[in-house]
Amino acid sequence: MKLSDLLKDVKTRFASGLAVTGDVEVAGITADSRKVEPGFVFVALPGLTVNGADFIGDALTKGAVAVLCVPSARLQDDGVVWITHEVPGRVFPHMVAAYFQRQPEHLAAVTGTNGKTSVASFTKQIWEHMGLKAASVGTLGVVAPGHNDYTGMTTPDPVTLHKAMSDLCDLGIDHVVFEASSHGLAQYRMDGLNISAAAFTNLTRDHYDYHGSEENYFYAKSRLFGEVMKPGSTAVLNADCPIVREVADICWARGHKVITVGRHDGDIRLLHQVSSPTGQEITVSYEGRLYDIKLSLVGSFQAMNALMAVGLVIGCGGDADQAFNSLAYLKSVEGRMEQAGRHPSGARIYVDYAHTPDALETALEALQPHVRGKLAVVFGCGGDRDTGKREQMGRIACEKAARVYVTDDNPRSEEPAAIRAEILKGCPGATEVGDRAEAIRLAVAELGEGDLLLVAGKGHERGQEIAGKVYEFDDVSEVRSAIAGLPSEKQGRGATPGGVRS
Ligand SMILES: CC(=O)N[C@H]1[C@@H](OP(=O)(O)OP(=O)(O)OC[C@H]2O[C@@H](n3ccc(=O)[nH]c3=O)[C@H](O)[C@@H]2O)O[C@H](CO)[C@@H](O)[C@@H]1O[C@H](C)C(=O)N[C@@H](C)C(=O)N[C@H](CCC(=O)O)C(=O)O
Ligand SMILES: Nc1ncnc2c1ncn2[C@@H]1O[C@H](COP(=O)(O)OP(=O)(O)OP(=O)(O)O)[C@@H](O)[C@H]1O
Ligand SMILES: N[C@H](CCC[C@H](N)C(=O)O)C(=O)O
Ligand SMILES: [Mg+2]
Repeated sequence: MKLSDLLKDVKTRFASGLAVTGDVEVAGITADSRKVEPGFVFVALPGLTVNGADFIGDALTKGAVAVLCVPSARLQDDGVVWITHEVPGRVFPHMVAAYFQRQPEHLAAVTGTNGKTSVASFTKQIWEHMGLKAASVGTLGVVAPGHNDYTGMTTPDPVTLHKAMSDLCDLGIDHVVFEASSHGLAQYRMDGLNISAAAFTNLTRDHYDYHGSEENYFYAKSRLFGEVMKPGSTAVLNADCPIVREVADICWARGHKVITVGRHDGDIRLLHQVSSPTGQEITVSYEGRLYDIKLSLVGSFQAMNALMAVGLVIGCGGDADQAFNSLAYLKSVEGRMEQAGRHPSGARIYVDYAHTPDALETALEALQPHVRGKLAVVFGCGGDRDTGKREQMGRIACEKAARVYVTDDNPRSEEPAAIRAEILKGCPGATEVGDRAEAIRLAVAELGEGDLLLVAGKGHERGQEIAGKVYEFDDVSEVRSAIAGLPSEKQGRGATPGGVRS
């Protein structure tokens, strides 16, 4: 493929500010000098740790034939083609898109602080129930029928994303939904995707360590609607979330069609909601029609996530009746309000991925209607992440739960006891147990009839990262072995047998 083929679209998009010194046959494209092979385009991006421009020499030694970089990083080397732009990170994804060429026809995206994985999974499930070939890309990996590729990122880098799109085309997939993380949007990872519908679930505190302020965090998220999605697409917005109204203005300016979803207002309106032990019944209105739906999903917030997913399906051209009727078949998402087991007393134990203040509050409030006795929670906070949320989460746990166990959740490079101490400032009366397995065992042992335990923060995760090492760890398996390890006099007919999650 010729470099000029990779630049056709780029040249129109970045008409001014882009300079290209020639043309050459190219064999690949990467922003990592360690992955350069002969014939590759190397893209030098500034980073938080190092500057990609410092690796241009290495890339040339390895056989790079073209380099995309800022003008000031260009070297005196006429043997390669230089592509210069003040923000190479914006140009990069469009070149990658042109290199891989193929994308499934219908692409949807979802952003927001919480609910992305859930909305993405529900959208994929609805499409599948409608008989379409669908995939999702996000925290759980690239998930398609017979294909599950865990990338370790919520929004992978452009090369991983577009290689995945090409592979999904080979599998005959024509509908894909992506999770758009704020990091991914700020780093332009999704800019080359032809997205035709995008949802904004909510905006609350997260990742201030990276974005620096609430404004920057919001700006990163709103890029999806203001810059990434092509004009005239469909936006699905949460009418109950005040900040999302600002997104509506951006959508208006871009000529997007807007579908709002809400409890008090909205095109898709949640009129009525009653919880049951294993799910909820909801009544929804849309375009003058009413839908009564039985959802097998625990947690009132999951109804909103399911309706946002319907919005995305409609936004991608799907039939509304079929989409609403598919909701009754939705299955819960791994590690999101997942029932991990039951104590012999009958007390239910849930594993959930709540790792932000709002998510913890939402999850505990959502479980409250299912509690006849006491609500207990086991949780911690990740190391090398926003420190400001720790005390807040402690406060929320104490306010919303009767028994609180503060433990570790991926302390990473930080001192685990120091993280726990910050959480405990918000809930001085909590029980502190550093070892997460031990904390779960204690919380399970202390359950009584009518109680309910939430093990929050790790959801689907299978590891505990401590000081640079990842140890195998799975909340669901730990809950099950805690139940199996209860003294025999407690083992009754209600207990779920121990076992590892598949
Ligand atoms: C904070 C963050 O987002 N960091 C991302 C960023 O890293 P960085 O800025 O530190 O990059 P860097 O190491 O300074 O390197 C700069 C450039 O030099 C290049 N380089 C570097 C070394 C070398 O020898 N040669 C070379 O060419 C690198 O490839 C890169 O292009 O750019 C890297 C390359 O794309 C990413 O891998 C990296 O994600 C790291 C692994 C990460 O942990 N990111 C997390 C925080 C993240 O993105 N999470 C979100 C989800 C968050 C949520 O839950 O909401 C996600 O989408 O997964
Ligand atoms: N609509 C919602 N409103 C508030 N909290 C929610 C909502 N949906 C999910 N949550 C909470 O957030 C947690 C994470 O949900 P989910 O994995 O769907 O979000 P996410 O945005 O993908 O998170 P991440 O950014 O970590 O990938 C859930 O386990 C639940 O506790
Ligand atoms: N994508 C999020 C996940 C956090 C999950 C939690 N278990 C933690 O480690 O803090 C992050 O990397 O910040
Ligand atoms: Mg996610």
